[in-house]
Amino acid sequence: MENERQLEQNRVDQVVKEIQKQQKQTEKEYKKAHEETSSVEKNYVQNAKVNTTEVDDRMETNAEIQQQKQLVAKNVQTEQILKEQLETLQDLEKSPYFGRIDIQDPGDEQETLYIGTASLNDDHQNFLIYDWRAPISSVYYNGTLGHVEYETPAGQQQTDLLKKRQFKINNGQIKNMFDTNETVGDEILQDVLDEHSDEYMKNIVATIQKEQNDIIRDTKSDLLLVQGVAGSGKTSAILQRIAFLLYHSRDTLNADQIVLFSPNLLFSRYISDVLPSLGEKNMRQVTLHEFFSRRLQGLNVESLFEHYENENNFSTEQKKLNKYKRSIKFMQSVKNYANHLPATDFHFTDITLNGEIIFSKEEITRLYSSFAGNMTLGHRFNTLKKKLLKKLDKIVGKRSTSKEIQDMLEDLSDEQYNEIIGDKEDSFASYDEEQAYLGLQITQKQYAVIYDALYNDFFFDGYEQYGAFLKQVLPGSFNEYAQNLEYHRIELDDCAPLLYLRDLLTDSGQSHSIEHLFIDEMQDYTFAQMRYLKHVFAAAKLTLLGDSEQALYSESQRPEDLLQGLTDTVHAQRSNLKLLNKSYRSTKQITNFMKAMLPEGNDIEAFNRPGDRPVICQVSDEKSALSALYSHLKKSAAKYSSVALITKNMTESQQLYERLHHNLNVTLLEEKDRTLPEGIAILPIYLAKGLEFDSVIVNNVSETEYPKTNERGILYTICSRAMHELILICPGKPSPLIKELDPALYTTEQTLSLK
Ligand SMILES: Nc1ncnc2c1ncn2[C@@H]1O[C@H](COP(=O)(O)OP(=O)(O)OP(=O)(O)O)[C@@H](O)[C@H]1O
Repeated sequence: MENERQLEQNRVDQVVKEIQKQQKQTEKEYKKAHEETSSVEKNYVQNAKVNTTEVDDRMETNAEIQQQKQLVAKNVQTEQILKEQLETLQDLEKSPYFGRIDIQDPGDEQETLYIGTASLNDDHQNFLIYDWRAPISSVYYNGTLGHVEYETPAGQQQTDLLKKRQFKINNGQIKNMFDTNETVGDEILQDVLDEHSDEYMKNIVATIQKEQNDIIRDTKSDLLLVQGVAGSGKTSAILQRIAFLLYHSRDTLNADQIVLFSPNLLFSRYISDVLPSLGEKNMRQVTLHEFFSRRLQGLNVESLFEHYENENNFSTEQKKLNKYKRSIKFMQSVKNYANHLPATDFHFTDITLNGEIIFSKEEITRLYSSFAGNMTLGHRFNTLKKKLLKKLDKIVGKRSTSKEIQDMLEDLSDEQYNEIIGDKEDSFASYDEEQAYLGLQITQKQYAVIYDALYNDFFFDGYEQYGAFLKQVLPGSFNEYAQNLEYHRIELDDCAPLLYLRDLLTDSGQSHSIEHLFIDEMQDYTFAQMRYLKHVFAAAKLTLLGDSEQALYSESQRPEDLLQGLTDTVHAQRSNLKLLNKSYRSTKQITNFMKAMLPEGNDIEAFNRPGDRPVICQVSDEKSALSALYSHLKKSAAKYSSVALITKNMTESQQLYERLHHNLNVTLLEEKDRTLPEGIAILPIYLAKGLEFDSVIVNNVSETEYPKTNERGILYTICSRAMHELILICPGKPSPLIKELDPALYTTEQTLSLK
């Protein structure tokens, strides 16, 4: 193997040389493109300054400016492509590839292929490196030695896999290399997982596992549901899947056509480096709260966490009503209501300008009622809108010739005149024509808010309409809704049905250009919300990832039932369920501890990375709990770069921050925060969703904090954020969730030496 290693190092050296050669070449081209852009830009600025008094000159100059503008845009694009190429080459120079496969196609000679994060050809079009997303590369991730099949655009191909070799190459030097028959051998994975957590998530292309690869390369399903245990690589799989899809359909798909719903803003930033590290642009990202807030402007949308806290105070009856609002049945009743709503029951509203009614709701209702009943809802509403706009044009036209406007025209200053006339000064045949034009411009400006109101459907009151719907279908929840509305608030469970109703009646709100919709932490979404998202992104294929055990705010569900429910909810034709049972994030000891908390935890498989057992620090009261917390935080912060004190809710986080921040460098994280601090972070679990930390400290696992076993999901999720160290403080009697664990799974610390 030593000899082999030398041979491989020689090849790495050769490839690096080729990379450096191409780097030099690309740098030259980049510099040239940059100079060209600068010179065209200079030209453009000069042309834009040319004297434009003569009409002919002006037209010519305009055409020239347009041409120059296009030229600048083209050059900027070329420059950008070259810059990206340079960045890719810089990355490849450090680590050109991570895998090698030797294959033999039937009837062909044996071939050796190397696989890396991007492809590289030499001058003779020989592939020195294959992109990890190329069809042949799937053999590396999927196949054990022997006969293998793989998908290509031309259909299924077969080959014989003779050898599979893994490399770890840093700065052009092979650090580790070995042959394996497994998907990707454990040794290199172990190395990667031993590393400390970082501000940003890393790509995993060198160590993708077979079951993850199946998720990444699925191009057939229109609903792909992934149920994976904590730390099994769901988020990683999403991101590599996006990179794969962008490569696979690069002629038809771009990053703007992909939307990812993420659990919180911290998470959005945490994952933001993965796609750029693979040479791709980031997809669009949004949280459900942001998404609803944008569509319900002016209202305070309840967050998932507030919802959970508020619901604790609800009566059983209210809880029952809310449960119904989350169901697909409720969304069906929204649709039914919309489809059968008589024209006279539409909640139109007066459109006024400075107190004067321009269109009264009665007039709008009359107009709407006059259309044929067999028109679709959308067609009917759009016809109404067009008619109102036409009527408005008439009103504006008439008013533009009124005495009031004529008087205004007479009083125009030169400055006002120039502003209104713009570049149209010489385009009128007569003075009267010019005056008519000016009058119309002034009147249109006065009525701009009305045009705006019509374009934005403000003549229809979706909030009142939803209230009327509730009164009819779920009267028990009307008062609560109306009261909230008075205070400009809306409950989370009302958002999806309200928007669905508004969209159906007004034929708006849909985004047909989105091709792929990804939802992470899907266990926190209701069926009603899923239905609405499918309505909005009607053309999108869905990839939903979650772990029902991490459902903080609802009961867990069997994956098969969930798939069936979702398939019906979004009317999927080709749905697919993938399960991930192996957990990579935490040490074996931490994974074994947290899996023991779950009744069905035995299915979880820990990756074999050894570490210390979790520590339960048993103290007698709150005061000693604080001292223990302080002492542990201090020790952990000295050892690890990322330490998190994770609480059940924000109030606890705030209280602990108040008590600790005088003596320790701690940062309290809030909903609006986007960056993780260095050192110790204090945050509630709903903000820690999807994140990971070297060390996690839980402030209170006593029976007062977790009295019931139905809070299993919360404690499990908190513990599963830990990569290397987990410490749980327990003032007084432990929670039943801890008591039922086998003591061999943790170390108990009774007292602490406090310094
Ligand atoms: N194949 C892999 N190679 C290297 N690291 C991996 C692999 N799969 C997962 N990981 C690592 O395991 C950790 C957990 O991955 P990830 O966050 O994607 O899991 P998850 O299933 O989304 O977790 P959770 O649901 O608990 O938030 C990350 O640090 C990730 O880099």
